[in-house]
Amino acid sequence: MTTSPRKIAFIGAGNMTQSIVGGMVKSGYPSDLIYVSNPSPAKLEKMRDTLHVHTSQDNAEVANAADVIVLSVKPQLMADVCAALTEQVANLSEKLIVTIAAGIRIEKYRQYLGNSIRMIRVMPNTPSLVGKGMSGLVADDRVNDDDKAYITEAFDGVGATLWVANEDELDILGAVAGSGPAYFFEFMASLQKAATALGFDREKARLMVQQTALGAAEMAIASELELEDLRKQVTSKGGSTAKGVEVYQGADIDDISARAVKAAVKRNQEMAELF
Ligand SMILES: NC(=O)C1=CN([C@@H]2O[C@H](COP(=O)(O)OP(=O)(O)OC[C@H]3O[C@@H](n4cnc5c(N)ncnc54)[C@H](O)[C@@H]3O)[C@@H](O)[C@H]2O)C=CC1
Ligand SMILES: O=C(O)[C@@H]1CCC=N1
Repeated sequence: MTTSPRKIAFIGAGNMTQSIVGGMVKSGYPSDLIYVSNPSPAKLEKMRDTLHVHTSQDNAEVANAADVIVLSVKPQLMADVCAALTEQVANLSEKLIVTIAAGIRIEKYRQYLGNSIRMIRVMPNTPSLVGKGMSGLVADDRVNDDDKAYITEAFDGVGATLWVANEDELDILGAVAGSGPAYFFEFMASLQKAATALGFDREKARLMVQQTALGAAEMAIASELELEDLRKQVTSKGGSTAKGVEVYQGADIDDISARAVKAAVKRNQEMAELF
């Protein structure tokens, strides 16, 4: 790391924490500076054994040990988790508080954790596990440049980062990139089903689909062409791709994506109200 390493505690050892911490350790973040808590022991044991991070079933223990606290529980549990931390953690206002929860606004965390906290909201996604994450970030005005550089570097270690202008934008980024892996998996599974329906076994169908998805994503990254032009390169006039693409366009794939993203944004806004 070029920024000074810090002790970082993850509260909640679920899917997203496992992806981030797995990716951080792979990218060289010192595992003895990482702390993880969770109520039940099974996930902690797995993380301790495979990643050699510190673990505890006591949130306050890891939060007290660290300089940075990453709140990684479900939004509906956030108020209770924060209330307990407020009682049990000394000097919360001296620690950098990071949250990866969808929806909940910084203003709400001030009610939960006290008005003197400094906070960064990160919206990551699960491909962080394999170093291909996409994380959106937004900070309150108390966060200093060192904090921003440190968190940017930590999340750059597990993929790409994008600072956004405000929390409304973070809701949108979450609906595209945070939720996005689910959309891609849904689409990939549907292609796999299409191939199996025509006689391929699931394993071979999966190989075709995942390798094609990887190739398309890598081409998109490597190329300066618009995505639409990359699509055209595959679509020979009078050929087979044109027939397949016609089916997607006939079902108005743009409208489907627009509706999916709007529905996810709306839920982020609802969660901001609810939790
Ligand atoms: N899964 C994803 O792709 C993404 C999730 N997020 C956010 O990350 C957060 C966590 O989501 P997931 O990891 O998917 O959920 P999860 O359900 O897999 O993990 C949550 C973990 O918190 C633990 N937990 C429950 N009560 C707790 C408590 N009182 N103290 C400490 N830990 C407690 C649970 O045992 C579980 O291991 C959510 O707020 C979600 O909005 C953000 C971006 C992507
Ligand atoms: O589904 C959710 O609410 C979280 C946020 C983005 C991905 N998972």
